[in-house]
Amino acid sequence: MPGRIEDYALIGDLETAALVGRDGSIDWLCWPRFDSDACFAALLGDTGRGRWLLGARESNVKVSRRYRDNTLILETRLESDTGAATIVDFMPPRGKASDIIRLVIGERGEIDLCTELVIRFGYGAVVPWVTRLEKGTWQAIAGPDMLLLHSDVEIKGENLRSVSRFTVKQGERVSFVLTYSQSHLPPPRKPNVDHALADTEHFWREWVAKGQKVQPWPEAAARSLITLRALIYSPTGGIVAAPTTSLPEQIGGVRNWDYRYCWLRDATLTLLAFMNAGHFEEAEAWRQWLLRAIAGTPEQLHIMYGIAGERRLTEWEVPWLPGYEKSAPVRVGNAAHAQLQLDVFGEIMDVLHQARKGGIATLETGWSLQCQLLTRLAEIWEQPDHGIWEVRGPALHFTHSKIMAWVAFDRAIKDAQRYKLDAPLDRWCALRDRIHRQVCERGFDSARNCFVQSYGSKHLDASLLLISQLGFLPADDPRVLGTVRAIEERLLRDGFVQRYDTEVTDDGLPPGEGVFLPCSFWLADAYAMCGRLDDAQALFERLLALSNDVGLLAEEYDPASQRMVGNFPQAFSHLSLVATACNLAHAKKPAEQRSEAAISRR
Ligand SMILES: OC[C@H]1O[C@H](O[C@H]2O[C@H](CO)[C@@H](O)[C@H](O)[C@H]2O)[C@H](O)[C@@H](O)[C@@H]1O
Repeated sequence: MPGRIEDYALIGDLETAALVGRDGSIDWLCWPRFDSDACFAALLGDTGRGRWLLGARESNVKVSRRYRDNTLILETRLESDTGAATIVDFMPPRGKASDIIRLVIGERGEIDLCTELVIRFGYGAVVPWVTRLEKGTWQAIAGPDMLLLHSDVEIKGENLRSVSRFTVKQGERVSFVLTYSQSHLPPPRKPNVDHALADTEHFWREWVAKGQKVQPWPEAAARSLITLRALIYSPTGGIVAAPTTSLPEQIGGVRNWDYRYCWLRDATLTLLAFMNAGHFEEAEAWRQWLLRAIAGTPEQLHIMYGIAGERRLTEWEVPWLPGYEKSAPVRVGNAAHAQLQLDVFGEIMDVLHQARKGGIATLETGWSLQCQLLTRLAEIWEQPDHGIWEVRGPALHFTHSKIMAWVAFDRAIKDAQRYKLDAPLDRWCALRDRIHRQVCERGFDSARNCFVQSYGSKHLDASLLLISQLGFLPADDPRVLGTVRAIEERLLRDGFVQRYDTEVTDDGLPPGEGVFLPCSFWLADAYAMCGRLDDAQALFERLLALSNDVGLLAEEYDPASQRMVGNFPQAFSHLSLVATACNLAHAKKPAEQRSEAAISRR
């Protein structure tokens, strides 16, 4: 049985990542890439679907965890009546090989431990052929994949699992190294554990030191930035929305999606989060990724891509995996990739606008592609779409989508004017005004004094919290204030924000999901923008308190069961945390950057 979602911590090597439970079991790992088949899939089934346990043999052991300061090196401390030990788990940033290193350090007395390695390639389906190469080295092969285990303790095979029971005494160190390689290549050499640990620590500390501290929440912001950095696939600069698939948005439900891909939507916030924290290399890598991914004819623009820009992300269900706490189906691929979501045009224009403003792009870079995208948008912006939430119900005229169409023209007009770029400015300005008028007429309910989810609808949608942040209307406009009030009245659950009411919005799925953490950060931003700084700070701190013991957030939270739900850790949540922290810190204020309006303060 897997742990609660919040029981997991993340380790990664900048090309993939693993989830380590409080009990010391690595229950999720796709190797060698984020989007490869999982070889540990116990998270979505049981231990027989692949995992690597390294933990205490006794049950009355006190467990505490932390990351080594400013690193992605996890330390799990075990304390029993007889002794104490720390397990240090990490993946060195990818060089030639990809390794998971687990080092046990005996600290006091002695403590009984065990390890159980169950390798199941192909999302838990394929049992490998395991052979002993030499003392302490085991090789597991199936098809194209090979794993090598180097162990300081004697391992034996038991029921298709590699197991060991051992005792660690004060001052002793026991290490395990698991390495991935393609099976046709000679087995890679075992890394030196101490050197790898020192290099990994140095890598992360140096990376963090390059950025700026986000006061007054430097630890929470740094942990979010490290997590975001760990979700970037280094060879291409693409960032996955999360390293997991199918962690449910409702326990036992069907809202289970594969997030191991790159969404254009998340682009603006990614770029802003890194730029605001002083990490320009990642922002530049992301911008380059974006331009490569979307290159081609604008008719073929996708809303999401694979980590190297792949377009075929066909969704299928994994029948042999029962799902996290029986939340089926488990999905691989994501059918949302084929949807029309008009907002991505606005996200692209905004991200390139911010990149120019931030000085990480030459003025002309990508401009002709942008012009072609706007020509396409001018043709289709009046079509219904599936919106920011990628609903699987009928396409609608989502108000947020139309606002983002306005953003697309607005940012391009500003760039053309500011940098003297060639553009049909009269046509774009007329269209920008027309979209604005249409949204204010058809997306606004004057009887209730609020914007609504889609044209003519009575429903609300948390994406409307972005109206002033996007610069569409000022934060003190009565229509914006009315919308914030209406969302407070109708979309709050225990003080956190739902994306929309799944009972009334036809999103093609049975109702029920957690509160959506990025939207809750947006409410804090909206409070800050309209001068309610105390409310903003209080909400932000309540959100921070939802983070698990090592500072990680899922996409959603279920206030009733007080559990995290949805994929984990989720980039959107961590991006939003950094953005709101910057807003509240009165630093560079991403909300202000996007809207180009001052955050008013009382
Ligand atoms: O719940 C419906 C949709 O949920 C997923 O999309 C969500 O995650 C994306 C990545 O962070 C985000 O960009 C999007 O706005 C969210 O709604 C899922 O990937 C979709 O397939 C699904 O329809």
